[in-house]
Amino acid sequence: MKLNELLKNIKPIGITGDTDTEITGVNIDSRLIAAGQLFVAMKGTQVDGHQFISKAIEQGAAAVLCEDMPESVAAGVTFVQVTSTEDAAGKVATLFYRDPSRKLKLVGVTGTNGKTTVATLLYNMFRAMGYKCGLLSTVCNYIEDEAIAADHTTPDPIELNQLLHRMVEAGCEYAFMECSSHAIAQRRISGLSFVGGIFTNLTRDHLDYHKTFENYRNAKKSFFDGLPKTAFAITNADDRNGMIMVQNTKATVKTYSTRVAADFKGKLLECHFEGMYLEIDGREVGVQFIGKFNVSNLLAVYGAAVMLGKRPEDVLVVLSTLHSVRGRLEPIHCAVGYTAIVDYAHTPDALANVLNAIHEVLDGKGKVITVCGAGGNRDKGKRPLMAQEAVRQSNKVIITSDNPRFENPQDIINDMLEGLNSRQREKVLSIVDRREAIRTACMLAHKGDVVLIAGKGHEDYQEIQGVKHHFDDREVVEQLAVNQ
Ligand SMILES: CC(=O)N[C@H]1[C@@H](OP(=O)(O)OP(=O)(O)OC[C@H]2O[C@@H](n3ccc(=O)[nH]c3=O)[C@H](O)[C@@H]2O)O[C@H](CO)[C@@H](O)[C@@H]1O[C@H](C)C(=O)N[C@@H](C)C(=O)N[C@H](CCC(=O)O)C(=O)O
Ligand SMILES: Nc1ncnc2c1ncn2[C@@H]1O[C@H](COP(=O)(O)OP(=O)(O)OP(=O)(O)O)[C@@H](O)[C@H]1O
Ligand SMILES: N[C@H](CCC[C@H](N)C(=O)O)C(=O)O
Ligand SMILES: [Mg+2]
Repeated sequence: MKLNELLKNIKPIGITGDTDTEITGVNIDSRLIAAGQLFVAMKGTQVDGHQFISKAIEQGAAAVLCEDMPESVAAGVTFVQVTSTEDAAGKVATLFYRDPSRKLKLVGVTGTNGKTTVATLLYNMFRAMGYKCGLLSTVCNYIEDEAIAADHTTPDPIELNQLLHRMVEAGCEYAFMECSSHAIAQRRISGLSFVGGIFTNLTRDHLDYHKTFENYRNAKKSFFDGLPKTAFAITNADDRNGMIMVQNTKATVKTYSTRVAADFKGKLLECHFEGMYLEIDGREVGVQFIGKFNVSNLLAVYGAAVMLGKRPEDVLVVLSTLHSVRGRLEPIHCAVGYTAIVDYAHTPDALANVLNAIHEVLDGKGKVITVCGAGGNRDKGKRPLMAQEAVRQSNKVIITSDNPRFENPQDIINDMLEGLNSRQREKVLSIVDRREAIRTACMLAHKGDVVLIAGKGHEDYQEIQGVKHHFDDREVVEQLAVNQ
């Protein structure tokens, strides 16, 4: 594709060189540049991509998109200057991959918790209805049946458009994706065309990156601000930020709620370990999920399917066949008679909700032993709050390591313990080694008890000092269950 075609949706403030040049690819990482490609220099959180311009040219870049023009420009290479390469990257990638999002019905899901659950259930639902679909999520990306490993919740703009393009090639009609706050703030989704957006909820997370809760909220809100008039925006009327999210959107706003009048209304009628019985818009339906928060997730899925033109009664039939997403409230029944639950709760709110869900079902008939930690190089402020939530609703808590990344695991544990007074600490053991922590929790459990293993859900690794070591909570429990 010619460079001038790629520049159609951006406004360059300076150009040197020939824009008739043929471009063979677009990349934001100099290390991946191949001959004839366009290198987009981005100012990142670690380094300034502008310092790799000469490296990209050495590797064969035919053109460079940048914010600061270098003092001397290389001969034969075209330089295009814009005010924000972060914004331009998505728009250029969109054009390079022939605007794939416009050829799909793309729905984005944002919020602190529940994105993976809602996006995955929509993908499963539409596939069950016979449509070809794609999914971009934290756990894994899918183009129909083909699984493509995900290392981000929302991929970078190049990979993102490439994946959407592959979905178009595979004949997909629908695509469902998670839009993380990082991705929205970094404009990874710039240039995409959505037919709908869904808001789940907003509680504390990622303040290491966004600094204030307002910035975090505004990042999420800007996704809805950017939706077109033709799209729908489905929001959670039970969340205190639900209506704020959609106050400036041009899209058609619809609400869902378990408590107040809303466009999509749900009520929990009955719950047990196998599932719940719900009333949704006046119809009764049995679902294979537990937890009040999942009533909200299912309402978001139901509302989106209805807004995508499906008949409510058909949607409910499929909804009743769906089951839990990997690592989200996933139960493992152990021979001794206790139930281990692997869950991805890694925020104070998620922990509170998951423990609530467990108590709703246990109904006072067993003890709850919780194993949890907190990720390194992430929001430190959530650590003491997570410990408090775990202690509040558990009989015993084992605080351990999550992904320490580049931090000392014991320091993270100490940050969590800081949130507890001496009485609360009586309930707590701290064991740095996660395998040992899980083993201890299982040893303490008796028939009828629940062992909650929180924080890592589907993850099959533990990241220590930049190295991902194989570690899978589910696998550890299953091995113990056999040997106990
Ligand atoms: C803090 C953060 O979000 N960082 C993301 C950001 O990287 P960055 O701004 O730090 O980039 P940088 O390392 O400073 O480099 C700047 C530029 O120089 C380029 N570069 C760098 C080195 C080199 O040799 N050559 C070169 O060209 C880089 O490709 C980049 O374009 O942009 C990169 C490309 O999109 C992301 O891979 C990277 O994700 C990092 C690895 C990360 O851990 N992100 C997490 C926090 C994240 O994004 N999480 C959310 C989920 C959160 C949630 O659950 O809500 C996600 O969507 O996954
Ligand atoms: N609607 C909800 N409200 C509160 N907590 C929820 C909700 N849905 C899921 N959770 C909890 O949050 C955890 C993460 O859920 P999920 O993976 O669906 O969220 P996510 O938004 O995709 O997270 P991430 O930001 O890491 O991608 C679950 O394991 C569960 O503990
Ligand atoms: N998307 C989240 C996932 C956190 C999962 C938890 N296991 C951790 O490592 O903190 C993040 O990157 O903050
Ligand atoms: Mg997710």
